Amino acid sequence: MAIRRIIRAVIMGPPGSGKGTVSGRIVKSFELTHLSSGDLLRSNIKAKTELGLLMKSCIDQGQLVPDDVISRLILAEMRYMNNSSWLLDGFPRTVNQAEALDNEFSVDTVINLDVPFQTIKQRLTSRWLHLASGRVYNIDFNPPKIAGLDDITGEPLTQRDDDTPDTVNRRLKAYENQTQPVLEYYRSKGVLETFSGTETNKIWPHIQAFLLKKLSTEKEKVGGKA
Ligand SMILES: Nc1nc2c(ncn2[C@@H]2O[C@H](COP(=O)(O)OP(=O)(O)O)[C@@H](O)[C@H]2O)c(=O)[nH]1
Ligand SMILES: Nc1ncnc2c1ncn2[C@@H]1O[C@H](COP(=O)(O)OP(=O)(O)O)[C@@H](O)[C@H]1O
Repeated sequence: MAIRRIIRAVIMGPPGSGKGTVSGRIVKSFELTHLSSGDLLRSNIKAKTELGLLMKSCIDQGQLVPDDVISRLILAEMRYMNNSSWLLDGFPRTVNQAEALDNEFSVDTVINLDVPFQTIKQRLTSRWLHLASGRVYNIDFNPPKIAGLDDITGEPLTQRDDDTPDTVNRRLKAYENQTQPVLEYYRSKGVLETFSGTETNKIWPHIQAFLLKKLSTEKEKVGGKA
């Protein structure tokens, strides 16, 4: 079996904290596979799969989808990423999901973006998305080169149905009640690394330095629990 330096990471933070933005930068700087639960759910909705149609109303109301549905979906995708480095974005979001992940894969590090709720609310109403790739833009922060179009493909950008002020408030409540306990779960395992701030450009160099150090000290792994 090939010996490789691998890292299994999770990125956490409230909706709009910059998980997708930072994930894009991590993927550019480090060789790992990005898996976003939100992107996966939205691609199911776009493709009108049975699962997508069932989950749409839940997502549009700012609620979390059921644990067993999302855990099955993500873990099925992860089984294709055998023995490679990965970055999970948006999963796990409950302690139940974290335990389901733990049953199959071990997590080396959890990057927690600690961004104040007030900062987030302002960002989300000006978020624009390229659905097919998950590339994310913001009218104020990182606008597309041509308004309304993706920089790479030139395809139209869309706004998310759940980025309205009321739904954002419901998502922040769900985060407080259901996702914050996951931070405790990972803190007690000694893998939680928190980065606080209000600007991604200021937080990013710290995350980059942390991952560089992590990758240089991470022991080479062979086989074992995936
Ligand atoms: N104003 C501002 N917007 C940001 C910053 N970082 C990310 N954004 C934008 O905020 C929105 C939410 O970021 P995103 O990465 O999608 O967050 P996620 O919901 O945690 O995945 C997007 O429109 C980003 O382009 C920042 O430092 N300042
Ligand atoms: N792990 C998960 N558990 C339950 N619901 C999820 C999960 N991941 C995504 N969702 C659903 O998809 C929505 C959008 O997720 P995501 O794109 O990750 O949001 P954000 O980027 O704003 O944090 C969530 O509000 C929730 O309804």
